[in-house]
Amino acid sequence: MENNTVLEIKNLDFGYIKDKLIYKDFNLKLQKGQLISIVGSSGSGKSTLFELISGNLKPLKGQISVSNISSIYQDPYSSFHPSFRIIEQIKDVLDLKNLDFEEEINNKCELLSLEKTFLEKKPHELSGGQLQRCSILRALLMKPDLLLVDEPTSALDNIIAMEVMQLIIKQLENCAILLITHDMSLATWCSDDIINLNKILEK
Ligand SMILES: Nc1ncnc2c1ncn2[C@@H]1O[C@H](COP(=O)(O)OP(=O)(O)OP(=O)(O)O)[C@@H](O)[C@H]1O
Repeated sequence: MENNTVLEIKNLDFGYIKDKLIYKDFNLKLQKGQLISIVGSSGSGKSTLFELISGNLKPLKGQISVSNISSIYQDPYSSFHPSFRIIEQIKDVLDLKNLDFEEEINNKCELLSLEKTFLEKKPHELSGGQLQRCSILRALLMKPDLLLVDEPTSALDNIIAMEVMQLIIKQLENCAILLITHDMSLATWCSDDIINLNKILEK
């Protein structure tokens, strides 16, 4: 991949059933600093694309090249194990050989306006917005080149949703973002480009 390119999909064919392709000769290139939204009706293949990029599904044809990824999901409660404190689940993804990880957590908490005491709690002790900030914190500590973000605000009320989205967009200085959303006005507001999977399927 070229410098600054974090994702390149070339001539992708994929379908769960061979003669019913969801992706046919699909191409996508994403560079650091870019945000592309994936829109499309239910069942159009949005989550399938993330599974392909994450390597959980294999293309029938074509290539996917990708740098370091981390993901932020729709429902923050399903992103964390209910029985363990947030901090334990954050340390799981950290390189503990990095002696500055405490300082890094402090800096990122400040950036996300996240009280450090929240990290000592278990998921159900936090509100949806607070826990979504924790899942953003965990994703950022993994220092991704590409953030896969799946409907990050659908479980949140409007004001908190806007704040969470702004925090995610701030990360574009360091990475690229691929965003799944049903919200066309959000996609129009924040994206460099919008890929409408309904239109791809019509071809
Ligand atoms: N494991 C699977 N096996 C077979 N078919 C599947 C599988 N997972 C998804 N599909 C089918 O593939 C198509 C795309 O599904 P996908 O979950 O990617 O859509 P989506 O756009 O993310 O939908 P939603 O907005 O409802 O989350 C759908 O028709 C779905 O039924």
